Amino acid sequence: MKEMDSKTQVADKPHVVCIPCPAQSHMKAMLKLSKLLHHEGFHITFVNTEFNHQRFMKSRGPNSLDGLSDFQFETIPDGLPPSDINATQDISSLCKSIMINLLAPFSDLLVKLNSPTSDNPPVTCIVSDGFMPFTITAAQEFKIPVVMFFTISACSVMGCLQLPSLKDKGIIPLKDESYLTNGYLDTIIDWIPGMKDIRLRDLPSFVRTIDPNDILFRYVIDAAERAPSASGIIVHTFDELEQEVLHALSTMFPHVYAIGPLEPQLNHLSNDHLESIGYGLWKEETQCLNWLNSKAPNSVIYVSFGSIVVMTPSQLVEIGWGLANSKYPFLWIIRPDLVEGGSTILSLEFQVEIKERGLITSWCPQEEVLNHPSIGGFLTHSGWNSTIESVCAGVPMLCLPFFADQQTNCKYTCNEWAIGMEIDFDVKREEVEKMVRELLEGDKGKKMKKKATEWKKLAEEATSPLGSSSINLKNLVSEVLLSKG
Ligand SMILES: O=c1ccn([C@@H]2O[C@H](COP(=O)(O)OP(=O)(O)O[C@H]3O[C@H](CO)[C@@H](O)[C@H](O)[C@H]3O)[C@@H](O)[C@H]2O)c(=O)[nH]1
Repeated sequence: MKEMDSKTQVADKPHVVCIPCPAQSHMKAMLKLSKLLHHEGFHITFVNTEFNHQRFMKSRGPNSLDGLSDFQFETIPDGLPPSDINATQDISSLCKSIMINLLAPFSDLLVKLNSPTSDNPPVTCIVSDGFMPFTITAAQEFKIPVVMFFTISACSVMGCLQLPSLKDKGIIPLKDESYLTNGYLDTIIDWIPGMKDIRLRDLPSFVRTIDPNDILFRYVIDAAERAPSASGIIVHTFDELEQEVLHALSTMFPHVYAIGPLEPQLNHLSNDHLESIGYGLWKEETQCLNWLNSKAPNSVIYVSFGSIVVMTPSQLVEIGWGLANSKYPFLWIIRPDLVEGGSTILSLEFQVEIKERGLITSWCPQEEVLNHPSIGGFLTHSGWNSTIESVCAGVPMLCLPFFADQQTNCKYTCNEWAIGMEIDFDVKREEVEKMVRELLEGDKGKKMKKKATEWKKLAEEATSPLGSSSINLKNLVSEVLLSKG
């Protein structure tokens, strides 16, 4: 009898299939949201590509997912030829394959999950990464709601959504290479809802293409054009941070939910048996936390460029010497695949110079690091997860954006939120040294720290049990994910 009761309970549970874009930061944000939805009473199926799942399991150990009956992992092939599981996949090839190859295995998976012989309840809704729009087709086929989760800022979502209009108006693609340097990128785009003082160069870097058939350009346009067919959109931000642009988005979509930052909301859940599910595709080195313990408060610069950026050897060397010459301690994440041609180009002279003062490691528990009292600033590529994690920790930033949404995040971090300073892409050691000093000891740095502390407080309020993001999450569940209409 007891067994039958529990079977009936399982069958009655709403079941959400969560599918991230197959990249580290997208997976991490989706895993966090999945844990919150699990806490809201959902049975979870989390869909990884086979490639990423292999990496995920390798970083955590083979038994790390044991005993999670109502939070299951499934995999689908990514359609690419086998490759080295220690390296990040080529983004263009991956996007091309997603466009062509993922709908079929994803639909097959939904059929399997809905089969009467499967142990899980029938699938009731999908939470899909905003950049996986084939899921909309699948949801229509299965007549269930699908919500697109954008793991980027609302200003970047808005920027991406404008790509089709910019194309229709003939503003992009650029006529030729000279448009990258002739001042054209400084053109003010003054008609984007909720965004002001925006130049073409501040929009996601996909606008910089000269090739209308560029894969990433087409990929983002496709996602932008299909997003309105979803049942709603979720953005990893909070109302107070991006009020105007969120308001503008809410006039374009019937359901928009700002539910971030996600980590503090998870911290409110006590005795969470899902804690064992980690987030990294690389193994985390934790000794750096001990090293940070030995440093004075607000004295260390944390340096990381996320999981995808690849830089030139010259950029690496200039950043390195800029940090070294600042004489401040620094913790620098150099992934094995961060630099074109490998990272062993940092000279012995450099290693000697930074001894005791600089620690280089390959992957760390970034959120713990950012919240460590010794961290005074973050030199970042302005990836969105890094940015919002820094906001949560009250840490001001030096921004060196590379591509995608990073230019837009940098613009907002520096100009709107007043917690960042931009470093020129053609990075020079003198500039890095000067900026580090300004951040840690200058007047501008002090103002930025004060502002960062204010944003941190607002992020805490948004994620408190009655804060805007917590309420938006509940509304997402009741208005869309559990909606029968
Ligand atoms: O040593 C490290 C370094 C990073 N991280 C984590 O890795 C994530 C990095 O994410 P993000 O800052 O968003 O950078 P990318 O990995 O580069 O993310 C890609 O995807 C993001 C959207 O999800 C975009 O905003 C970025 O521009 C795009 O490059 C963050 O959660 C970090 O906490 C670690 O845990 N340990």
